[in-house]
Amino acid sequence: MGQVVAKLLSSILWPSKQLAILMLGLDNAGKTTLLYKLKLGEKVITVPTIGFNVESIQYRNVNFTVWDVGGQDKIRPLWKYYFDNAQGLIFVVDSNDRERLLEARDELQRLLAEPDLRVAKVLVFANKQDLPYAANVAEVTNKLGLLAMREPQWFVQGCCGTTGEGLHEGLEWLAAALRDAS
Ligand SMILES: Nc1nc2c(ncn2[C@@H]2O[C@H](COP(=O)(O)OP(=O)(O)OP(=O)(O)O)[C@@H](O)[C@H]2O)c(=O)[nH]1
Ligand SMILES: [Mg+2]
Repeated sequence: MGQVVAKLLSSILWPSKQLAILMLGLDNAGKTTLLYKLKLGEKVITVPTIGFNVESIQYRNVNFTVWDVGGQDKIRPLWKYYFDNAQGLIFVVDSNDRERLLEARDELQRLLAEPDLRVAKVLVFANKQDLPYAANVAEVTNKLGLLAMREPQWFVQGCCGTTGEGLHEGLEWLAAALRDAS
């Protein structure tokens, strides 16, 4: 009973903030894995996304609506149809796929130059940190060309989509950064 009252009071005093988040990145980066690990707390078996998945994820008093759009090169031209209303961008990188870090950089830089994508904050998930040859956060930051970038504000979080490690830290940053921006 006490818990129910506390929950009710907290939802009245601190209503959930709604944030629309677009999640992009190259194919095989781990976007869908991350989305369902956050949503269900489970590792799901994924197939390459043709189109998109969308889920609402409650984290503390923030409700994230996360759009996960397929990243295969042939369908990347469709990303632009998801730009509208996105407040934040999550860009997922397969840190173990060193050969494609430059391709990831080009896609990210292209996205950030898009006038229709008006995201205030960018969270980069340096995913697959469990793999032995994964580039670490410093290396991913450097390879993506972020050090020279001032706007929008960015943050790179190392993570593992299959265990969930690092995911909440990333959301924490995004929620705080977007709260400060509004
Ligand atoms: N070892 C390891 N594998 C991961 C991790 N995250 C995702 N994977 C695997 O990477 C593969 C691709 O994951 P997806 O989530 O389907 O990738 P995606 O970014 O959604 O790919 P598209 O839908 O094609 O854009 C799957 O086999 C996942 O199990 C991770 O942190 N570590
Ligand atoms: Mg996918």
